[in-house]
Amino acid sequence: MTTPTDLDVTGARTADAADVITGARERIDALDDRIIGLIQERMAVSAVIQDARISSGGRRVNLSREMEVLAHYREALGRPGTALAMTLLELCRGRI
Ligand SMILES: C=C(O[C@@H]1C=C(C(=O)O)C=C[C@H]1O)C(=O)O
Repeated sequence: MTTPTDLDVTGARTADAADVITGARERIDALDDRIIGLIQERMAVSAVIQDARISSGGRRVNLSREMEVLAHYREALGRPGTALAMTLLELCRGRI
């Protein structure tokens, strides 16, 4: 049931809107948990690649591959996709 508190926390002006927002926010929280899990999985896989390359005498970072990753996100998501990919790369290989 919707209470005045639900209206406050959602910013809605009606009980119906507050119900929609509360339900949709639960879905967003669940999606964010999955996204965070996928990012952690990506970090682990990226670390395997970096460790293998470094153990073989190579460098941690491979810029030509990073350009491919940036283009992939930009093509899928537009300009903000590039910023997102840069953040993901930083999470996966640290700052350069
Ligand atoms: C994972 C790699 O190593 C580094 C990390 C990358 C990534 O997390 O996507 C991409 C390029 C490299 O700088 C790779 O070369 O594929």
